[in-house]
Amino acid sequence: MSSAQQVYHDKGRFTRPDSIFRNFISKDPNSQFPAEKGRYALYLSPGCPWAHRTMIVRLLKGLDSIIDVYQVHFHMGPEGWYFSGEGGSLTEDPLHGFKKLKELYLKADPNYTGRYTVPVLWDKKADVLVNNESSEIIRMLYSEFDEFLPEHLREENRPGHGLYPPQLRAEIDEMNDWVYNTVNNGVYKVGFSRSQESYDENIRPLFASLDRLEEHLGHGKPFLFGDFITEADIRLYTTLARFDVAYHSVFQCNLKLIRHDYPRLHSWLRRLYWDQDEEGPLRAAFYRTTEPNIGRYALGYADSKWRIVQESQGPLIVPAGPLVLMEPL
Ligand SMILES: N[C@@H](CCC(=O)N[C@@H](CS)C(=O)NCC(=O)O)C(=O)O
Repeated sequence: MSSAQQVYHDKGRFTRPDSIFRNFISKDPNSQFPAEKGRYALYLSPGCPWAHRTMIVRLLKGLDSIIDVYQVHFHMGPEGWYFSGEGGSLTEDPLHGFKKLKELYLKADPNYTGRYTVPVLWDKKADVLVNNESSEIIRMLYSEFDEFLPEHLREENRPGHGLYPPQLRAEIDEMNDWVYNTVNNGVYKVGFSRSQESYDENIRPLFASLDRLEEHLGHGKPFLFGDFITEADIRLYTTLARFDVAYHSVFQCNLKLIRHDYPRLHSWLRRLYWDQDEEGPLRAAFYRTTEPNIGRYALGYADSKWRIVQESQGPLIVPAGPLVLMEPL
């Protein structure tokens, strides 16, 4: 964490500042950031749930050979994200030789004073930072690169009309809003609390929203909005995949477990995770981006909680359980 103080406001409540770089890649060849094969790269850590969204969409859409991925070390160091050469991380930034993500942000804007977050979407040709907000990056990935993809992977040809179908947009946006505030970011508000008051205030809305999602899946369909996957599934997935293995223990989000208390969410989660059919509609995107990393989630969160809440004081203890990381279907 660049500065722990930066993310706290009164009475120990954690706040997530808005992302700063908000440009868009466009399929319009005359735009400032036109979609092009091989032009853009994602800097990310697979431990980060926001970055994980972009990893899933990249594979789900078949953009593996169109968008590069530059992986940093799984968890942050004293100066934030860095390249370590370990556990899948590159040894350095392949474009500039940087060792720290901070250097990339300062290259993009020498006056930048915000947080050095992943994911980062970088334009290799113009050598600039395009966008560092995952919710916007995933939309660019699934909507602007279709001309480089085979027919069946294009949004208009996907069954259900894509990850953000026009007829469902209002409902998806509405769900994204409360899921972001109380679930995706809700777990952080609980886990990064620096006061009992902040913890108490945030834990119940988190579980109220999980209860609401469980009810929502009472429609009996495989995905949140019916028979076909949408971006709402992807956005919820990266939080729920970390829930029992990290948020429950490390972030003390412990009123309930997904595996014991939410049968519909649990089967929804396992169906996404265990789909290993690379030729199928999910292209095994969830499995391929989660399975290699799920055993490290608790470590990543224990480490960041130790840095941010405990300001690197005292011992760092990583909880061991649960024995089974993701139960079989
Ligand atoms: N709103 C951003 C949030 C990204 C974010 O906060 N990423 C965390 C890792 S999970 C990070 O890089 N934190 C670094 C820091 O705060 O110094 C997004 O969705 O892309």
